[in-house]
Parts: sequence; C-alpha cells; structure tokens
Amino acid sequence: MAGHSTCDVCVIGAGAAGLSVAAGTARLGLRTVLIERARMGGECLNTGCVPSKALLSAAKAAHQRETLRSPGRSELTSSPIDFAGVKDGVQAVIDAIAPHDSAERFEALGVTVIADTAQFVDARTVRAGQRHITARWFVIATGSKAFIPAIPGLDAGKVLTNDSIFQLRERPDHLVIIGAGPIGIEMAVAHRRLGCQVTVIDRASMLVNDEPELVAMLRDRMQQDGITLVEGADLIAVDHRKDGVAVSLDLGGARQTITGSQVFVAAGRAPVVDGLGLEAAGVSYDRKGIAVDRRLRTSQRHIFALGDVIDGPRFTHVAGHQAGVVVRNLAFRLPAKVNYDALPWVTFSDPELSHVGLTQARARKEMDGDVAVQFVRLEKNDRAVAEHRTDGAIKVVTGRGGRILGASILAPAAGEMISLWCLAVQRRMTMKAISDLMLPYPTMGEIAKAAAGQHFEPIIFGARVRKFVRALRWLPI
Ligand SMILES: Cc1cc2nc3c(=O)[nH]c(=O)nc-3n(C[C@H](O)[C@H](O)[C@H](O)COP(=O)(O)OP(=O)(O)OC[C@H]3O[C@@H](n4cnc5c(N)ncnc54)[C@H](O)[C@@H]3O)c2cc1C
Ligand SMILES: NC(=O)c1ccc[n+]([C@@H]2O[C@H](COP(=O)([O-])OP(=O)(O)OC[C@H]3O[C@@H](n4cnc5c(N)ncnc54)[C@H](O)[C@@H]3O)[C@@H](O)[C@H]2O)c1
Repeated sequence: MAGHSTCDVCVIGAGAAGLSVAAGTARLGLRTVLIERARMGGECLNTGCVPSKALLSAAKAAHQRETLRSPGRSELTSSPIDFAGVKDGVQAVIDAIAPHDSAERFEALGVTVIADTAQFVDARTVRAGQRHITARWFVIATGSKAFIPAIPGLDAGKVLTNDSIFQLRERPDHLVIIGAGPIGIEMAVAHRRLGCQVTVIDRASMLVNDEPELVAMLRDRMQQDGITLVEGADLIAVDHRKDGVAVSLDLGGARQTITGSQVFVAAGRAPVVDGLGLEAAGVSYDRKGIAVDRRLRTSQRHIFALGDVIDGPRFTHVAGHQAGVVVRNLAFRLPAKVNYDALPWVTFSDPELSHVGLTQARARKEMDGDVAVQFVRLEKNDRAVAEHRTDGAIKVVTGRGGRILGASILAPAAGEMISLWCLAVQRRMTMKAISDLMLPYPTMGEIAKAAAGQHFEPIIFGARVRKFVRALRWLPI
C-alpha cells in the first residue's frame, strides 16, 4: 500500500522487544505502527526460546521413559525415536503460542501492523515498501542473528544455525556444535537425549558467565551422558564432504580433526542493522549493536533501541524489562533506566543451571573481598534423593550483614527455584529472611533453607551462644 502516514510511535521489529513496546504504547492510547518483515513473534517464538524448550522437553521425556524402568540409571535412550514426529510436536507448540503474538491480536489492541522491511530515510521518516511513516518516536527492535566466525569452510549457507536446526526432519548422526554458550549447551543436551552423537567445541570454556563449580558438575553430567566437550580449541577449518563434515582444530598446539554429519554454529550473536538506514537517521552503532544510554535512547533522542539489537544481556525477559523502560520514557516522560542488578538467566540443560545477581568472582571484586559463600549439594536434599536426582547444588553469595548478592542453582528445575533468589537480590534481603521462611517438605526448594542454615550455623552453634544458653539454664522456669 503506497502513501504516507503519521503516528506517535513507530516500532521496527515484532519480536519480544518490539511487541512489548507496541502493546504498551497502543494500550496507553498512542497511535502505534509496528513493522515486521518476517514472522510475528520474532526469534523467541519461531527460532529461539520456544522451539528450543519444546525440543528439550521431548528429549527429557525420551530420557525419562528409559530411566523409569531403572531408577537412578543415566544411560541414554535405546528405544527408537520418531525425530520428525518430535519436530511436528515442536511446531505444534509454536502454533499454540503464535496467536498471542499475531498481527490480528495486535490490530485488536489498536496497533497498525505493516508486513514489510523498514528502512530509515532520514531521522524522522521510515520507509516500509511503498509507504512512508513519520513518527514522534521510533523504536528499533530488529534483534540479532547467529554470528558466524570467519573460519575457512564455515559458510552461513552450509552450516546449521538456530534459523535452520529446528527444521531438520532427519536425526543428525553426529552433530558438531561450535560454541558452548547457552545455545550450544541446550542443543547438545537435546540432541544427545534424542539419540544423536554430539561433540561441542569451544575456544574458551563452557558457560563462562556461570559459577565454575556448578559448571564443572554439569560438565561431568554431560560427559557421563556421552557428550564430547572439547574446550580451549581453536578452529582451523571446516571441510564439507560428501558424507559429512571434518572440523580441524588446534588443541594446545596439537592438530585434531573431528568428523561429524552436520555443524551447528552457536558462537554468539550479531545485531541486525544491515539495510536499516541507520546512517541516514544519524543513529550510532558498532559491531556489538546500536549504542544506547541507560534510558535506551540512541544517539538520536527520539529514537530508542532495545532487545538483541543493542549490546548487553540478550534474553526475552530482558527485552520485557527494557520495553517497560522505553514505554515509561516515551509515554510518561519519566527518566526510567535499565537496571540489571537482579538479572536472572537459566540454561535449560538437564539438570538446569540458573543464576541471579553477582557471581562469587564479581562479588569479590565489587565488594572488596567482603563476601561469604554457602555451597550445599543436592545430596543433602530428601526430595532429590527420593527422585534419584542428586546431581546439583546451590551456591549463595552474601555480603556484609548476610545480604544476598547472588545465587546459582544446578537442579532439575533450577529455573523455577531461582525465583525466590530473584526477589531476595532485588529486594536486598539478607539470609535471615530465607532462614525465617517455612518451606514445604519435601521439595528441592528447601535447599534454600539449608543454605541459610549453613550461613547461621557458626553463629547459632558457636561457643558464645552455647555459653549463653548454658547460663540461662539456671533461670527459674
Ligand atoms: C536457540 C535460542 C534459544 C533461546 N532461549 C532463550 C530462553 O530460553 N530464554 C530467554 O530469555 N532467551 C532466549 N533466547 C534469546 C531470545 O530469543 C532473544 O533475546 C529475544 O528473542 C530477542 O528479542 P528481540 O525482539 O530483541 O529480537 P527478535 O526476536 O529477533 O525480533 C526482531 C524482529 O525484527 C524483524 N526485523 C529485523 N529487521 C527488520 C527490518 N528492517 N524491518 C522490519 N522488521 C525487521 C525480524 O524479522 C524479527 O522478527 C534464545 C535464543 C536462541 C537463538
Ligand atoms: N536459556 C536461555 O536463556 C538462552 C538460551 C539460548 C540463548 N540465549 C541467549 O542467546 C545468547 C547467545 O547464545 P550463544 O550460546 O550463541 O552465545 P554466547 O556468546 O553465550 O556463547 C558463545 C560461545 O561460543 C564460543 N565461540 C565463539 N567463537 C568461537 C570460535 N571461533 N570457535 C569456538 N568457539 C567459539 C565462545 O567462547 C562462547 O563460549 C546468549 O548469550 C543468551 O543471551 C539464552
């Protein structure tokens, strides 16, 4: 449709970030235009969180079916798996959630949705197909794409990324994964549990942002499950052959070749900025993303940017937090700012690994060493023992006065268990608040109380308190 339209807010990109902003501004009565060139819902719904979690759910179910026969066993599934059927199930999950992100739903909220590619013509105008849109404010939420390292043979067209892996109908014999970040680890666990051979290669070490002790426990678990992890390896080349791929590595000076059936690249993300006309709009960016301040304003104050297209933590819940900041800034003119102090994340491996707040290493730096740590293994938790799921632990980092600075959990449902600690970190609670809680028995969540108990043990059962209690014996009843 040709023509020119004017609105209050023009949002580019209908992923988690753009949708959240558009829903907020339209419901607040601002005339909102949303431009999306591909699928509504963006990465999270179509090629990210949703398909990956649906695939992991199928993979964990397949594994559980086997272990039910022999509790405590950890071998992988021996029954045949209908891989194409699993993929149909993944698509059914996407289809079930899609209406929530659909153009119809957003039109009903009062948003004008345009299915086209947006490009800035100047700082006040965006072109989408034949249409020109001028707006009071613009919001760039164009997301990210898989970063493909410049390695000979690692060509975007020949390797799998999150855009293509969920489309596979045939089970890969041997999936070679480049990158042991959350994407690589989740896909390694899912594919291994669906019966594939899996090798993960990383130039550094796996899940570098998480607590090393918990990562070490997860690494052991994955290796016991038969996943090969090659860390500290420099990729030299990828050779595509008729019968698969050969990946050459430099491992501490020694050359090694790993052969597999397919390569999946999960080596980080690159912002989607090409063709957006950012130069014409005067919006600054670099290879990490669009530059923004803490109010998410770009170098042009009336143009905001959020989500994966900016540098920073790249999660759907972060996009949601950022959307709230953008809406408060432009609709209410409040100087709201992003705050990542209580940022949580979860890697949905099996067991899951979750985290919020500061790690021990960061807390030591930021708190000048005034830090205590409680580490409790799941072996001490009755529910974990009853379910033969004792692989895991909690690690809580506290500062002065027992203030909770951060927590990490490795457990089957660590993603659910971290919520309590999100509240504790955000509300600046101390270990006393956790110790005062009554938590239901037997749950894995009770490990929180065990950590708090361990924190207070030296004080409560120390010599001074014992002496005091002994003295009290002589008081009349
Ligand atoms: C495999 C995988 C698993 C993940 N799992 C999780 C998870 O479990 N939990 C979690 O919190 N996060 C997860 N993430 C991260 C999460 O998916 C992203 O942080 C989130 O989707 C980013 O949202 P966004 O709106 O910024 O970008 P996107 O969802 O990428 O949306 C951007 C949209 O902009 C559109 N667009 C781009 N350029 C233009 C243009 N010029 N004109 C019009 N439209 C345009 C694109 O088509 C796209 O739809 C995962 C990511 C991957 C890859
Ligand atoms: N459960 C979740 O919340 C979830 C799941 C998946 C993705 N995500 C989001 O997506 C983002 C991207 O995930 P990711 O795993 O692709 O990126 P990442 O940046 O977290 O990890 C990439 C890994 O690839 C390695 N790497 C990079 N270049 C390499 C090379 N040339 N050779 C070998 N290894 C190389 C890095 O050392 C790193 O360990 C995450 O940071 C996260 O924000 C979240």
